[in-house]
Amino acid sequence: MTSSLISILSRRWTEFSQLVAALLIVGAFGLEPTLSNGLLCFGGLLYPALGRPLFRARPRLSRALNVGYLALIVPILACYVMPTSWVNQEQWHTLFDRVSLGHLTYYDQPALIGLLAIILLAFYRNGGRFARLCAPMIIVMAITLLTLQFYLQANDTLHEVRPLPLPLLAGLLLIALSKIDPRLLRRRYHPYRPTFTALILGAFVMSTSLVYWHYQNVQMQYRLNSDSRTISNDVLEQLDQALESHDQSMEHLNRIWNMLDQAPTQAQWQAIVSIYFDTFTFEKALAFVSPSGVIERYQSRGAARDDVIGKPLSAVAPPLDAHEPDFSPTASSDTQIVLLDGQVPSLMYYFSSHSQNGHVIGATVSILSIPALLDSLNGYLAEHRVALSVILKGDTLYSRAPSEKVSDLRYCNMLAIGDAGLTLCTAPTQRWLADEHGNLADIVLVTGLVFALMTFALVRLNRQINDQRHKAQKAKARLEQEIEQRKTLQYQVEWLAHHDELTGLANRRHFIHQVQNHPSRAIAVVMIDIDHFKAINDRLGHHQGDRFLKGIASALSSSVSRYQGSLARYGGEEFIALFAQHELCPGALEKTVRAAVDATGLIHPLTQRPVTVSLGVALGFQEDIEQLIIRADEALYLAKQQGRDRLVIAEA
Ligand SMILES: Nc1nc2c(ncn2[C@@H]2O[C@H](COP(=O)(O)OP(=O)(O)OP(=O)(O)O)[C@@H](O)[C@H]2O)c(=O)[nH]1
Repeated sequence: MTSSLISILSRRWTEFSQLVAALLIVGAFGLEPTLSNGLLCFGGLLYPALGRPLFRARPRLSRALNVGYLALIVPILACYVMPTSWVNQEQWHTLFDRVSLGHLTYYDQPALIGLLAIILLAFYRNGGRFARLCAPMIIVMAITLLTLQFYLQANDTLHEVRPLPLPLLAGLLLIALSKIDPRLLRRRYHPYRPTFTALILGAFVMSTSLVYWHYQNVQMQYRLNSDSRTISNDVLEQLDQALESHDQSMEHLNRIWNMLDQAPTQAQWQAIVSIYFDTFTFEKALAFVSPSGVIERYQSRGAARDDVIGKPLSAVAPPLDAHEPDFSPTASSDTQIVLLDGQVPSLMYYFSSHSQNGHVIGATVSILSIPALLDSLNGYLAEHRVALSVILKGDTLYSRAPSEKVSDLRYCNMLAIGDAGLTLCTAPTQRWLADEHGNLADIVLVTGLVFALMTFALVRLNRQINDQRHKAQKAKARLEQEIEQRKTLQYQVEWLAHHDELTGLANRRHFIHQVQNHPSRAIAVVMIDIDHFKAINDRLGHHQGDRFLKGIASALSSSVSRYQGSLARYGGEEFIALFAQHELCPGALEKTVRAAVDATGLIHPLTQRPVTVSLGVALGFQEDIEQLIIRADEALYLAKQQGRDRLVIAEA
């Protein structure tokens, strides 16, 4: 059983590692971005990165898991990035509460930046080359965010902003660095070049917009804090006003007894106090207490209560705090927090009444229900969607919350009641916060991201166009060079077709062509042959033979051109020259040739004297060229026979 589990795990290792990674990341981001969660994320991100190269992926299952991986991350990301005007944050909050993913509230938004990086990483994991290209973008973002992080930590005024987990950013940086294609760093690496610059610029714009978006959120946070505080102060002020006006009325009531100079009769009491119940809805009971502290008159809202007459006041409204000093009618005025009828937390005010000669005739007592008092703020609370609670020494006396979910942005004020103090706490609802939050930050973010994308696309396009132009220019230059090479080659081929390669003279074919196009019909053909050339070859070798051939060809060429003739290599060590008859004087030619050959300084190895040539001349007409060549050859043969180094003219 254990071994089969291990074998399944080892076979499906990559998929398993990705699944674990996805769960870790989602788990960590469902919770608050604390250090430990950051470490979890770090592990989650590193795990598949290490697992992949170590184990071979099963492509189909791997693809399915990758899709699942994205499907898990995208909703969380959406929860953060959706502008509040599109989706109310509270709804998201409820949704994620249901799947126990915890506290995703607007002030966790810096974590979005990390999530953006993760979404990039998910692309990076799922798309080979494209993903590798994302590595520089992730590096730029991670560095920017790390810098921002240090700025946040160094700047005390921003301490309310929740920091990003450092290990997460460090993890992103490490992974991106490990996956970056080293070829990207080469300046002249063409396939990546256009994308690389565009990526860097796009990442820069994106990071800038993220930083600005973050700044906007911080500003918004301050504004919301200050608005929430203002609401809290307003609530306190309204209560203060209500109590102040009630205070004045009570003093007024008290003055009546002072003027009457005696405690009120039952008739006077009933006639006057009913007015106060109508004016102050939170007034729950009024009493007149004798100087000895027992109730003489008592009227609660709705009915007179004779049963309490003659009892001490504490029987009706005992102090909430047992340590409070007892009610003393002789004190000019005081306030206490009591439990009316042992149930309703109430404020008790009393004012002592004096006769004309200054004797205390009793005290007027007014008991205000705290819940009823706070209910008078209902309109204001509903309008501002605020939850209100009243706390006395840690005990909540009253709380009122709207049906919407309340945020934990709480502000408290002290309401001084006699020696005691009530703490009034207000907290706006999440929906109110979301509505007040506004869309500026989101607009900045969305615009920034679109702008980053556009920058990326434009720069990439521009670089691509430039690269294409560059390539086209290079291709054109290459083409022109090729054409030039082909022309040279063609010229060489044509030249070789008509010339002898060794001596550079015209060949036999070209010679015939020259004869056919010669301007003069009467021509002379001269065959020239180096004497005993075979011996040169035999003694000195073919290479030296070639040197002799070239030297003599050059000497013959200059001699022939003196008589406006043209020279060709007829084959082997034999040359042939063509002249117009009227240009040629055989004797002079023989002398010129001999002098030129002598001048070459070539010494025959057999005779140890300068090399010599024999010449055979034939005179005739252009059209008989075949015959002329045969006759010149015969004349040459005769010259050889007669001892060489001479010129023989063929008979006509
Ligand atoms: N080095 C070299 N030798 C060549 C070339 N073409 C022909 N030969 C040699 O030229 C020699 C021609 O010799 P022959 O025509 O028999 O006679 P010869 O030695 O010149 O003597 P005569 O013509 O009777 O004076 C041969 O040995 C060929 O091999 C060449 O292009 N280079």
